[in-house]
Amino acid sequence: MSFRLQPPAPARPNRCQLFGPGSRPALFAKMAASAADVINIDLEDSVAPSDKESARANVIAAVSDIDWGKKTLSVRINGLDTPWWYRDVVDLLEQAGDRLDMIMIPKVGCAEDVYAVDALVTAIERAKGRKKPIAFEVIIESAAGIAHVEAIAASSPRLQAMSLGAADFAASMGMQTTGIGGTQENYYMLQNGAKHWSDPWHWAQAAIVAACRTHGVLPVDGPFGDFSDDEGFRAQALRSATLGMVGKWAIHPKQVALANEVFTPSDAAVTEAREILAAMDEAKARGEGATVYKGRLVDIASIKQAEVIVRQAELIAG
Ligand SMILES: CC(=O)SCCNC(=O)CCNC(=O)[C@H](O)C(C)(C)COP(=O)(O)OP(=O)(O)OC[C@H]1O[C@@H](n2cnc3c(N)ncnc32)[C@H](O)[C@@H]1OP(=O)(O)O
Ligand SMILES: O=CC(=O)O
Ligand SMILES: [Mg+2]
Repeated sequence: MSFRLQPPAPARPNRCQLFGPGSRPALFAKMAASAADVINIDLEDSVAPSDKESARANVIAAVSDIDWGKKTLSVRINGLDTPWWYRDVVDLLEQAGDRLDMIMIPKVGCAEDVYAVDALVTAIERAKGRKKPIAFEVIIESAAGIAHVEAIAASSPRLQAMSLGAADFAASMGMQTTGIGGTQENYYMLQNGAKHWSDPWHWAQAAIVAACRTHGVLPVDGPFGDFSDDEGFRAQALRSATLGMVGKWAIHPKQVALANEVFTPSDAAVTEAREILAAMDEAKARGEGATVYKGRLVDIASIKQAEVIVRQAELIAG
């Protein structure tokens, strides 16, 4: 470990981020009543250009009018390459109530993109005397975003979470697919005539997790487009959780329970983690740094591994 200790990520549950278009206000109460930890109301790609202004007005009203409970409430603004983003920020910060927790910045390509939004948000917060600082989350969904991912993760103290956006990422990278996440038919290894499918999202996810963990940001897996494929969603989410991501988007309400299930450590995993901690306590009392648990080595690194699982379970239990 470097002498610079790894900063902790924000201590809040982020197992599922449920999305809904800002142009469909009838969905807002249903989103609020869902079991998602984070709500993302969208002003960006699920809203038609002709609806941008009315969607923004819907969202500003909904921030105060809907009871969002204990959920983290986030609004996805339009990208910095559009004419809409500055007005999204100004109107949200000037007109939406203090219940708004986060702004999601899409298609971030460099740290300066976040700097620009930070400068605008900071000025408005000061001018308006907003008491609660707005947090940021970003989407890595372009070649530039993944190339500059570490600088983006370090870009602002407001930054709490970073998601992989598989749809725009695939387009930007020129990937030959129209699928949003999941298994890609043509991405396989061949061994003795048998196909073994590989994971084309893996390297980008690993880069995001490393950048996030270096800078104390929550790494999140983005959308899985085929919401009729529960097993496909579960498989993708299990891979993400195994790599260190803390949650996944839901683009349909039926995906919320699946994400919560995968990103909540199972009772068996928590029991095993606690047993490893107990075994290491006993080893320490004997003056040993390593011992045997269920026939396998556990040592001081195992304490840190077990603590990841116990901490996550405790966070979710509240
Ligand atoms: C690549 C990206 O950028 S992903 C992020 C941006 N995309 C989005 O935000 C899209 C979010 N999802 C949606 O807009 C919708 O879920 C769609 C278009 C995919 C499907 O919408 P529908 O055809 O209405 O879905 P469906 O008929 O299956 O809905 C079933 C029920 O869930 C409700 N519902 C649908 N979507 C949502 C949602 N996002 N949140 C809460 N409830 C929802 C419906 O109102 C319906 O409720 P009811 O049973 O009370 O009538
Ligand atoms: O915004 C999300 C994506 O997948 O693109
Ligand atoms: Mg996108």
